[in-house]
Amino acid sequence: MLTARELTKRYGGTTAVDSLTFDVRPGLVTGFLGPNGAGKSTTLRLLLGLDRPTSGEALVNGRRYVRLPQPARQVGALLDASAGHPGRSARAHLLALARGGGIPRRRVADVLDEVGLSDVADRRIGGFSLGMRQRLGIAAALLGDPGVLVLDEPLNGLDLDGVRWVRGLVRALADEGRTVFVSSHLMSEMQLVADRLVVVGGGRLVADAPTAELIASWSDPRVVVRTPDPAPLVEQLRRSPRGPVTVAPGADGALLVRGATPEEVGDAAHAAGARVHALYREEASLERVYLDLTGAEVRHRAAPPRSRAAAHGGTARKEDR
Ligand SMILES: Nc1ncnc2c1ncn2[C@@H]1O[C@H](COP(=O)(O)OP(=O)(O)OP(=O)(O)O)[C@@H](O)[C@H]1O
Repeated sequence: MLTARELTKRYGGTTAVDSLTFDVRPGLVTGFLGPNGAGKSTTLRLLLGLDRPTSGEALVNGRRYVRLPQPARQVGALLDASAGHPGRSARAHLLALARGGGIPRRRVADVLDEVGLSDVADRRIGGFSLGMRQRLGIAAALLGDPGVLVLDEPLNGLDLDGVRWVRGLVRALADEGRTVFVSSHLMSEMQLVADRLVVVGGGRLVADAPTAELIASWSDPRVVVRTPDPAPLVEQLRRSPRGPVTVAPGADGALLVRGATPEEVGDAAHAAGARVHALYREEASLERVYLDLTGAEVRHRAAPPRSRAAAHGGTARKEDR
């Protein structure tokens, strides 16, 4: 179990984590989502005792990390896949960690096997690909056979096989009754693997709910329609007797219609004499919910492509338009 209670961390004038309260429960995969700079890494560092909160509490199994007896056996973490001396072999790296954490040596062979690195265990880490380093980092997290796992972006650098492997691994760990807290930027992956989601933006809690519930409650179904005759269709839709229908411009000239079914949009197009080149209901996705939830909270928003080009004194490139 992981617990944040009114957790706050300030660095000078920056509030990285702002009064966060949430629980991460055993037996579930909990995803930790937020845009760049939202405070995810800081929160994980506070939970793992790598930094001290300005105020509030960060607890593992009800205690501050520094107060945990045999912490390596209670919580395992993947924070930085580049950790580990490049001149050391994977096996030597894990043996050193086992020695430092009071963990039996035999666990090293077990975890090397579990992450699929047994064949390269005696090679230097310096020659490892990013994906192999991620696997080694996960092996290190599993070394103490802990009941709590904190994995910061475990999918980074993994190929499709690796992604599927992590998916299966986190599921299995949660099914064994462990607490699994996984941060990722890959919404589609989180949608597949996380039972619950904790979403942060600007250091604050934005949502804490079961994944399916979050997607259902925040999804505002819309119909996408492509037509070379938008004006008569929009006019017809606005006259809908069923209630308010709103139409907004979407990507590539499509129209996004809220408040009408695809059938109703099709009928309106027919009545208006507008040609239809595409018509479908947009599926609810975590990515859309996430953008809606955190849209106002993005700290490092990139300028839209056109204004970025203008800011650099250039004209927008064709692909920017
Ligand atoms: N040691 C530090 N000193 C000063 N500011 C910091 C420090 N660590 C983090 N911050 C600031 O706190 C805020 C939150 O950063 P944090 O790294 O926790 O976000 P994040 O959600 O993990 O982002 P990312 O997804 O980019 O890793 C940012 O504005 C960051 O610049």
